[in-house]
Amino acid sequence: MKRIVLTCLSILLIPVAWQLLSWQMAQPQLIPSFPDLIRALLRLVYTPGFLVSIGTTCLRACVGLLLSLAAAAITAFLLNRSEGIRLLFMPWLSLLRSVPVISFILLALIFLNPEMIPLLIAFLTMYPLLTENLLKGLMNRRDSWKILARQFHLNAWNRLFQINYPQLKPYLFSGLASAVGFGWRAIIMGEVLSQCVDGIGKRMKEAQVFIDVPELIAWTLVAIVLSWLTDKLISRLSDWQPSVRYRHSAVELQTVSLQPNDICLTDVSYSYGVHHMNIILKAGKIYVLSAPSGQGKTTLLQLLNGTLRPISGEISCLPGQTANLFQEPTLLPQLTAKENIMLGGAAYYDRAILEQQSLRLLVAFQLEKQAEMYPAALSYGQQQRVALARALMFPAGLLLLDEPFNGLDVELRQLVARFLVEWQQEKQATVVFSSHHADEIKAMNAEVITL
Ligand SMILES: Nc1ncnc2c1ncn2[C@@H]1O[C@H](COP(=O)(O)OP(=O)(O)OP(=O)(O)O)[C@@H](O)[C@H]1O
Repeated sequence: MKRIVLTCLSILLIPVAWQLLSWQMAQPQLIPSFPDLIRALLRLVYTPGFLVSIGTTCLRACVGLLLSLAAAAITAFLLNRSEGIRLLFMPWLSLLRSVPVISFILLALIFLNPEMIPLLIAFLTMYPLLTENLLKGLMNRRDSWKILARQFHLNAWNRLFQINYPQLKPYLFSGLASAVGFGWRAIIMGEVLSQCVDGIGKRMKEAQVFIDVPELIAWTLVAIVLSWLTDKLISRLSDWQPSVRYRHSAVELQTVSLQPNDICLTDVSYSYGVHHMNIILKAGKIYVLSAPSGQGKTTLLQLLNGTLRPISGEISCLPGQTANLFQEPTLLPQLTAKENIMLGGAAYYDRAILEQQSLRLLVAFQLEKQAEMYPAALSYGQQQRVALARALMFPAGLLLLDEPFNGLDVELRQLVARFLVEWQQEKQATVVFSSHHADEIKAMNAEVITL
């Protein structure tokens, strides 16, 4: 409330200050009174061609924005792929951003058709800003989200709109807001100087030539309102988040190899964590990796789920797909707890099955009240249980759980352990989990693998 009052007060002060200035200067031709300004604005609105002039400038802005956004997206993608190209191109981008807009306009006036100038200026102003922001967004994407998308076999739509878009969004919209702000002013400047056929800038120039100050200010007001509306539109667009796409009908799971086999690790080594390891994991049994911190439990689980490949030795009969609980919950912040769980099976089941299964897991893990809450509002232990439920949604014969009882109290640990045993017996899956606690190992009746 206080914010609205102060904003209104600040806006109201502008006409008051203008009116005081007008009285003080006493030159109505140069500094018209506020009522004269309003009259000029109304006259302008009813002038034939008013909307055409606005439409022309807006069209130039839209085309300029779309072209620079497309070019920026392609450039950022290429720069993100290759460090060599990035090092070569970055100085050019910095140069482009540092050149004053007026230099572009003056040069373009020599070489180009006046109609092209505002568009070119819009492009040159917006392109570097958008490219830099998109590149930052692409480079700051989290590897853990990429692994999550791969492990849960997310389709192209979900990868784009649940994994990549939410990470790029802050950079994209911050780039768009500044690019549109600068671009809008640059287009009008380009229209003023290039004397193109129509546009807000062209009308401003005419008003200036005839020393029609009220009309010049009225056009300026129009430009300000349009810029404000664009800001609002961008802020509305930034709230948009597409929902998860599930399958229309569930996949025939018989076609997916879910039957676990005995998995055999022979002299397996990785560059860190795992050295000359020999283990046999019998199908349909529960194993716990027990070792002090830093002894390679996570590394071994990553070798089993295919995130890492051994540098020597062999892992035979690894199943095509594994269900995974990562050491950190890695929930997607734009999805509720229930949607995060459903995402685990989105590649294989339709919405009805996912709803039903997720409900069972929410109840089993005492998360019913948190179903519609977003991860930011969940405690670590609740996030961990949501992540575990998400892993269980994925159809696989091998379940790999990295510290599934992290952040849970004794009672919850017992509850989760009991449910995992029940689940394992129902699915006849092989389970490998890492743990530091004897009570969980006992509750799961797991065979201990000491690293
Ligand atoms: N990306 C990496 N690069 C180099 N060394 C690594 C990397 N990740 C882990 N290590 C090293 O590998 C060893 C095993 O790490 P790992 O995370 O597998 O242990 P852990 O048993 O799961 O530990 P914790 O119980 O603390 O999770 C550690 O000494 C660690 O420093």
